[in-house]
Amino acid sequence: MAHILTLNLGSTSSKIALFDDHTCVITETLRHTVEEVSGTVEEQTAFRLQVVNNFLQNHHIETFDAIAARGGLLKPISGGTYLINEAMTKDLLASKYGSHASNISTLLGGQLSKAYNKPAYIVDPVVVDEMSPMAKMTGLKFMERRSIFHALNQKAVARNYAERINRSYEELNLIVAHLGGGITVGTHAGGRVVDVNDGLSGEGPFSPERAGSLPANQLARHVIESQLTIDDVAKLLSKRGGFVSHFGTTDAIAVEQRALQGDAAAVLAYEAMAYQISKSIAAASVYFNGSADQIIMTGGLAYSNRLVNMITERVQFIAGVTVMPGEKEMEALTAGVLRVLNKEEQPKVYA
Ligand SMILES: Nc1ncnc2c1ncn2[C@@H]1O[C@H](COP(=O)(O)OP(=O)(O)O)[C@@H](O)[C@H]1O
Ligand SMILES: CCCC(=O)OP(=O)(O)O
Repeated sequence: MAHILTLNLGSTSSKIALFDDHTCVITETLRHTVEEVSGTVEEQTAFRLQVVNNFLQNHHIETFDAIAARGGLLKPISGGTYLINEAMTKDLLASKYGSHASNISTLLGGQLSKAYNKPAYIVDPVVVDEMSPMAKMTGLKFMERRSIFHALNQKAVARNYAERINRSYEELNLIVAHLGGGITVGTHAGGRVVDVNDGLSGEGPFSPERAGSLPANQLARHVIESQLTIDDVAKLLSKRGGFVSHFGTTDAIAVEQRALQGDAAAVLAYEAMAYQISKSIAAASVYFNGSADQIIMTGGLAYSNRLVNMITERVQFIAGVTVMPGEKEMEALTAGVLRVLNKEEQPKVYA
């Protein structure tokens, strides 16, 4: 039996678990405030390392066989399990392809691999790229859309749904909406995510902390007038948008609570987010000429019946709706590493 330490550091939370093969024996989810997750790469790595060390100490875990870590912003690559190596670490330390909590996951996986002398892997990182050329094209010759999304969870829940109905993922046409700190809506055509909004760069619905699609001209004017740097813009779009901009929190439960108490701003923001998610789902259906085999909603926000019902009302004309709240990321990370440890799959190499 293999003991796997599984690390999934998200934008609003840290999820850490110990698995015995596919069985999760210990798990913890820590929710973080905006301040806690706002530091530099070094500050974030130190903060999240402390969180992982506390987990190991509290549960008297002295060793394990391998580490499964969420994969960060690397160059666009195919799905699969990759050994964390120096080339990855170098790109992530330099934030070469952008900055996101998943970068810290991979970096910490690498650090712990050295400290414990055990291999560390990432599985289906956020940069898995299966986008169709048609979806990548923009109206500017020098600009292409990027595939940056919750690849791990979207694929895991899509496969899980296919299993439930005794079909194969590869024969289904699905729309998967991951509703978390960031929101991405993927078009899964025959087992490939042929279109999806870039979860970090001002595309798609706004979310607890993402700005979502913005009027480009107004954004450009704001950037110039406020003399923002590239890093400022990335932060504005990916860390300071959505509920953070409107209410100063990434906590959708708190915003929903305000809405339930009759706070008009919170009612409107919740409605607007549901409307934008619904529009993205409807837009995704166009790839399948307006239909799909199923719409799946997943992620932390999918625990909210209020939000899910608001979206379902608007999109159920397209296809049936299945809600799989939370995420299957921990299981999917572990399964990817077990496939390598059990020699069912060769680990891929990031060069
Ligand atoms: N029961 C719930 N009802 C509404 N929102 C929820 C619920 N549980 C978690 N959330 C919200 O989901 C978001 C986090 O989603 P999650 O998928 O865990 O995020 P991350 O992107 O950090 O992995 C937060 O805004 C959190 O408040
Ligand atoms: C980088 C795209 C995936 C994403 O947005 O993840 P979080 O919701 O965990 O921030």
